[in-house]
Amino acid sequence: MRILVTGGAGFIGSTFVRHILATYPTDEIVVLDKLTYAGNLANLPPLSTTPRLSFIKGDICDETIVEQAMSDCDTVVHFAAETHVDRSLLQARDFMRTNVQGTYVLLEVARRQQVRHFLHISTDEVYGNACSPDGVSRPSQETDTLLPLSPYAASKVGADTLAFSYWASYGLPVTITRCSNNYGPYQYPEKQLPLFILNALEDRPLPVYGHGEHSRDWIHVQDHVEALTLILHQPESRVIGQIFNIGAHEERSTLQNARVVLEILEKPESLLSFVEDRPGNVQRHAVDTSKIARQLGWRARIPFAVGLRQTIDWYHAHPTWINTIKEQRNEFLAAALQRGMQSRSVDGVAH
Ligand SMILES: Cc1cn([C@H]2C[C@H](O)[C@@H](COP(=O)(O)OP(=O)(O)O[C@H]3O[C@H](C)C(=O)[C@H](O)[C@H]3O)O2)c(=O)[nH]c1=O
Repeated sequence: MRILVTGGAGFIGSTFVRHILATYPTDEIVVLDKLTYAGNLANLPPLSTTPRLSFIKGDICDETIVEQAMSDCDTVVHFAAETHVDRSLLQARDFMRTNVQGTYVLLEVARRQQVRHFLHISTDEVYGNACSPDGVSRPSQETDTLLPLSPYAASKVGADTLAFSYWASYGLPVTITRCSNNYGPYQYPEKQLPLFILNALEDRPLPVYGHGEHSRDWIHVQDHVEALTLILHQPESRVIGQIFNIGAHEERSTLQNARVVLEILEKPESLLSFVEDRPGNVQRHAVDTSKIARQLGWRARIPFAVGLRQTIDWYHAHPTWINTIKEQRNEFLAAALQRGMQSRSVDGVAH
């Protein structure tokens, strides 16, 4: 395969790239990434010594660059997106542009260039709160109504349904995956777990939104990319035009996570800091993964307790990566504050 990976310098995209390069010795990868604040070339193996990896810096909304990047690829794996819910509440425009318009450009070019497989990476945020049509709380199924509760989630519904429509209307060979909350090495410290880990390491408060009882299903990023790889290596008839939930059945509340991070790092509970909740914060995200288990035989294998310790060890062992990210974060924060954004919403930290 020659795979175009959009957003391949981000957290999940780069884990996917490293996994493919390590596991499939003949596959080649072209990464297309805009290198926004969350994209980082340090997440990828060195380009000079990795001949099967090439990199193009560019925007997925730019049709000319997308055409060039996709020109000799048979497969597209589309990760590129604005992903942070807090930011979407202040800057929804960026989310509509990259997530909706960018996905549209990719689908159009993929249709013209007749790619063999377009794997669209979506999210369980599209479902809103996990519940059945009669309102009873239960893990979301692929056929559930999509009820996004944030501009981020709405933009992903736009992208996800556009991708589906390109399969239905034009026969573009699309598969859509909706994964739960990822954690693991190389995650930008704006999302809950890496932010808690870095703040705890530096004896800074861990901001817990609202009552801290909101829960998510936590999946290690390695499990996620292994599920994606499995999908890519299936016969077409099993995966084209299909939507698959991906999750680990590791539901934990924010408060549980904050406490366990403090416990592992032997930090005091006094670092817990209850702050105002995020508007529209989803109470419970959880996905029913029986379809991918039944049809493809996949299930997550990394227990949360093991994955979290490994992730904390990784952040401990990578101060250089953390310092680079911090410099980028400070530059971004200064620019955002100049534009009038509130600081908590751009770096996740209550000031
Ligand atoms: C950053 C942060 C978050 N929170 C709370 C807010 C939520 O109730 C929960 C998780 O928040 P986070 O922003 O880490 O993730 P989600 O809003 O669940 O969304 C994430 O998982 C889905 C699948 C995606 O698709 C998103 O791209 C990804 O960002 O922790 C806090 O209490 N404190 C904090 O500092």
